[in-house]
Formats: sequence, C-alpha cells, structure tokens
Amino acid sequence: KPGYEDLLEEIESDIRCKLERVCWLHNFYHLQPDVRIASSKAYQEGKMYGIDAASGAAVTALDISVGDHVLDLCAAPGAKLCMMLDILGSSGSVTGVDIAKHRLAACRTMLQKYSLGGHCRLFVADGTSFSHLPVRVHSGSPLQNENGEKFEVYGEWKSRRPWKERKKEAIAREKGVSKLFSPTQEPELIFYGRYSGVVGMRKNELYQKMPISEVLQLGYDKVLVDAECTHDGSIKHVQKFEQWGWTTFQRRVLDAERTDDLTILQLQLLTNGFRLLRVGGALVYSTCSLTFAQNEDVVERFLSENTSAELLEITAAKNWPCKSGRIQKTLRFDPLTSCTSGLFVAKFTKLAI
Ligand SMILES: C[S@@+](CC[C@H](N)C(=O)[O-])C[C@H]1O[C@@H](n2cnc3c(N)ncnc32)[C@H](O)[C@@H]1O
Repeated sequence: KPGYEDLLEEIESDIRCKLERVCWLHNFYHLQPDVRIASSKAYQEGKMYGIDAASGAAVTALDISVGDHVLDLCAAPGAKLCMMLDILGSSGSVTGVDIAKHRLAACRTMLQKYSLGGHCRLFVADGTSFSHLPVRVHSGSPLQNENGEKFEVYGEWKSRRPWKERKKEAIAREKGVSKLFSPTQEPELIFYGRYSGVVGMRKNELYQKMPISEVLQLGYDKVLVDAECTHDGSIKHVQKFEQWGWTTFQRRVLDAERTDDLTILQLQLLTNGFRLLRVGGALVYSTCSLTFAQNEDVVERFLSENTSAELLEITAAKNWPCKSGRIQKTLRFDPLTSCTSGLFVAKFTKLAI
C-alpha cells in the first residue's frame, strides 16, 4: 500500500519472500503466485494489498490528478477503487457503483480496513442508468422550507443503520423479496466518507437529476468502466471453475446467449459512463476477457454511436509489456506477453461538440 515503502524489509520477513519492484508500474511489487499473503500480519494490518499489475495499468491509464472526481462504474470488489483513492490522497472523490450489494459491501469493508473511505461514496445501482454527478460544491440551497421546517440532512456515516431501515429489510426478507437490484429501483447509498461531499447535503438534493448541459461541465473528470465480462483472460478466474464445476463454466463462459447479452451490457455501461464524463475528461474501458466481441467490437460500436467520443493514446504505456489491440491505441495484456492476467484497455475523451 502506498505510504508503507519504508516497511518493505519488515513486510518481506513477514511474508517470507523478497519483493521485487515492477519496473514498468509505479509503486508495484511483484509476488510469486504461490506466496499466500492473507495470513500475514502486514496484510491483516492493511499494509499491503494485492492487485494484478494489468489492473494497476488500467487505473494508471486514467491519469488521475489531484482533486479529480472519479466514477468507478463496476467497482466491486474494489481493488482498483482502493488504488484510485490512494492516488487521490486527501483530495477529490471516488464514487463506486455496483449492481451486486454483497460485493459492494465487501468493497466497503476493504475501504475501512485500508482507511481509504474518507473521500469515497458507494452506491448499489445499475451502472447502465446511474445518473448522480460528483458533489463539486454544495448548492447552498436552504436547509429549511418556507414554513421554517428543516430538511433532513446527511450526518456523518454510521455503520449501524437506523432501526426503521433494518425493520423494513427484515420484512422484505421474510416476504422473500429478491435481493437482486432492479433497474427501476433508486440507487442505494451504502457508504459515504466524511469528505465525500455527502455530509451536510440535503437528502433530496443527492438524488436530484441534472440536465445534460450541466453534465458536460460538472460531470466526472475520470470514469472507469471495468465491465462485467466472461473473465476468460484471467487464469485465476478460470482455475476457480475446477471448484465451481464445468457446468458453471459452460453456463458462464461458453453459452453464446450469455456472451451476446454481456456485449449488450458492456456497450450500455460504456455509453452511460461516457454520458457522465465532463467535456475534456477521460474514460477507461477495460475487461479481463480477450475476445474481440467484448472489446474491440464494443469500442467500434460505441465510437460509431457517439460522435463526441475520441480514442486516446495511453501515453503511460510506452514501456508496458503489452500488445496493441485490433484497433490502434487500444491495449491487450495477456499472461504470456505481460506476466499478468489478461486485460483489454481502451481510453477515450469527450470532445465539445
Ligand atoms: C470485473 S468486475 C469489477 C472489478 C472491480 N473493478 C475491481 O477492480 O475489483 C465487474 C463488476 O460489474 C458488476 N456489474 C455487473 N452488471 C452491472 C451493472 N449493470 N451495473 C453495475 N455493475 C455491474 C458486477 O457485480 C462485478 O462486481
């Protein structure tokens, strides 16, 4: 974890392994795949976290600067989100969105473990329709109405939710209401840090919709769409099917209908992420699949439908051990070329037209 470099020797003796710097990626150290860090003191005390180098490259490609407001549209379980918050330090904000509440709850636990939550808020929501802009400045709207009645305002985040809310959920559970998020549901804010802009905000203000003209100016500076995919480029993920069974593999990876549905979802996520980007901002689209259908084909379709989108060269990538994608300026990491998990990365900006 950035900030703990001075403890390198202590961490090495804790995990009984020499840590080598990854020469092409700032702040990254290489671990042999057989080294288990979960039981080490350094890991349990939040002095290190594990993230694949290609994932680190996708975040680096965003070129996050001090003060940026960043949107992570498929955020859970949250390794990339942690890296973004580490880069931002005590500035800007990160808004993490994921449709799976249990996965986003794990992300919240991680933020707390690594003390990274101050500038972050997490929404359980559908990334294809999520519409909330970053809180750049408070609108300054009055805290009471004309009759002098006070509006409800967000106080500091408390992990224990009010009794009324817990009761409502218990009733829903008893009635067997599905835990899956439905597209018609309002996004659910499941965490916000002290400096995320939420504290002090009127409750009805958070959910206000903005006209598109305002999004162009006040949208996010950076957006990551690390889209749901078949994960076929991730050896670690593919290995898990030995436990999950090959029927699950058939259903999740080989089923043509599911992969077709995924490419539609990926395009929708990319399109909505781009909608929430400010003019001149940058968006990175990544997947850990290596198929053309989930990567270059999605990019081509997206560019043909969005005339204000332009593909950008990833300047940080000069020394990266990866290949070019089928479309110029896009990148492909794979286990053999890069000694990383497979990852496709494309970067866009929004033009003022
Ligand atoms: C590849 S994983 C993201 C990994 C994450 N960026 C990280 O670094 O840990 C894809 C995520 O997309 C989420 N997802 C799937 N459909 C979604 C949707 N419609 N809106 C938002 N998130 C979605 C999944 O729940 C999953 O957590």
